[in-house]
This record gives sequence, structure tokens and C-alpha cells, in this order.
Amino acid sequence: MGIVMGPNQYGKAEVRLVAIDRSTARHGIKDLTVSTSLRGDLDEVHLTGDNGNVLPTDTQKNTVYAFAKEAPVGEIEDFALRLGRHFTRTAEGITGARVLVEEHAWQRIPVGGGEHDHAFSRAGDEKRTTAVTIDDGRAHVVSGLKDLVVLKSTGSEFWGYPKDRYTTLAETTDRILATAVTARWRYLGEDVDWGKSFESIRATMLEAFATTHSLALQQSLYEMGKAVLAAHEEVAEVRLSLPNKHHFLVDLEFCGLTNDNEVFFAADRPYGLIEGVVTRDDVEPQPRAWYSLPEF
Ligand SMILES: O=c1[nH]c(=O)c2[nH]c(=O)[nH]c2[nH]1
Repeated sequence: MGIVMGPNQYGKAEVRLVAIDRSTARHGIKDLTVSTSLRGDLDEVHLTGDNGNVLPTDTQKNTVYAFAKEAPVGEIEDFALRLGRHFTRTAEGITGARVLVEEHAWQRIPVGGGEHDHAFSRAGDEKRTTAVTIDDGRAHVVSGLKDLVVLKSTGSEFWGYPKDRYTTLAETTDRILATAVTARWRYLGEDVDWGKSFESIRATMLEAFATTHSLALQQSLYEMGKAVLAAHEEVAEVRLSLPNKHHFLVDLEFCGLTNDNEVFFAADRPYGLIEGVVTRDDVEPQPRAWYSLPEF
């Protein structure tokens, strides 16, 4: 029996970077969490502790900050591509890189009918994301969003499921449907207006969620992914992770009140977790683009 070192990667996780664009009096802000992972000829460090090919995670972190100073951060996809290509081109023995970026949105604070130049409020928990993989010189860009919380107060049913001796759930033709969308979509290339594509895909998913009369969150998931692929030829596949944020009708009979789908208990756990891939059937799968990605 032999023992061998399997796949591995290493890097700095969750580098918190805030970059202010001070080129005019109207400042810009980029608030990112960046994680870098390097892959390659790393057997020796695992087998013998030889660090000859180990660009320190501390250096990776410093590179993230230095890159933010040396050129405008720009779109997160471009920033991640720059970092990934830098590591794979310059670090000895490093043939692959994964750069994850989460962008935390800020809004300008409204003042006197306009917007303040350098005062911002956090836009909420939603994040724009990208996961760029460089693999033997080839780049994969998987962008997405996280924690986009949505709810429909009607237009959702759930019935027709199998029942056994453990079933207590009542069938319903009118329930609240709520979820926190985590989505990732894989781009076919790099010739993309990343910001415009993101805004449009986000709007497309929201519209599909809103307008689908849902018989199951699974059906909503498919409709959301399908709408993105129908409207965005630059996208090969969409992966969605949708927690079913259950809202339970409160029984008010104890005080003689009929609860006509108006008063709910919003449970935070446990939650159903509905996940799936919606893909074109004529594109080549790219498992390396998804390898070790959180949620998928
Ligand atoms: O949309 C739903 N899908 C399920 O698979 C499921 N299971 C469940 O208990 N409630 C729901 N709702």
C-alpha cells in the first residue's frame, strides 16, 4: 500500500481590501474580500517541508494590496485575472491560481437633493462575486452573487409530494416563497463588459423569480437559470444554491382568530436547500472552473 499527496492548493483567505479612488473630489470606493490560492509543483513542501516553490501567503496578501495601488482595481473580474496571471507567470513552480473576490456594495449618502462626494452607506448584505481560475495558462471566469434575499408573498404552491408515516407537512396552494440567492455563472470567454453583464443577469434572475408561479422552489431555480441563459449568450451555465427560508403560518385559533395567510413565523433553521446546475447542452463542461468552489 502506498501513500501519496493528493490535490492541494494554498493561499491567503479573505484579504480585506478597501481602495479609495481619490483622483477627483468625488471619491470612489471598492470594498473587496479577496482570497488567493496557488497550485502547482508543491509535492516537496508536503513531503519534505522544502519551501522552494512556496510563495508565502503573506506575499500573496501584500500583492493584493500593492496591485490595488499600482492600477485602479476596476471590475472584480479584471482584478482577479490580473492577480491570477501575475502569480502563475512569476512564481516558480506555480502553474495554477484561483482568485476569489467578493465585492461589498456601498451607496453614496443622499444630501440636499444630491449625493455626497465622500460619504457612503453600506448597501446591505448582498455581494457580487467572481472566481477566476488560471489553469496551465487558460483562464476560467465564474462570476455571481451571494445573499440576494427575495420573497414572494403569494404565487407559490407546494403539493403533490409523496407522503409516508413521517410526513406532517400540509399541502398548500398559497404560501410565502423566500430565499437568499447564491448564484454563480460561468462565462465562455473574457470579452465581456463585466459590470453590464452582472447588472443584467441579476435583473433577469429577479424578474424570473418574481414572475414564475412556483409549484416548487426547484421550478423557480430552473426558470431563473434558464432565463439567464436565454438572455446571455456570453454565459455557458448557471449554478444556483437556494435556501428555502420557511415562513410558517402562526395558529391564532388559541384566541379565536382565523389566520388567512397574513401572520407568519420566519424560521431561520433548519431550511430546505435547493441547488442545481442549469446549462447549455452544447458547451464543453469545464470542471476545473468549479473545482473547490464554495457552495458547489
Ligand atoms: O419548494 C419546495 N421544495 C421542496 O423540495 C420542499 N420540501 C419541503 O418540505 N418544502 C418544500 N418546498
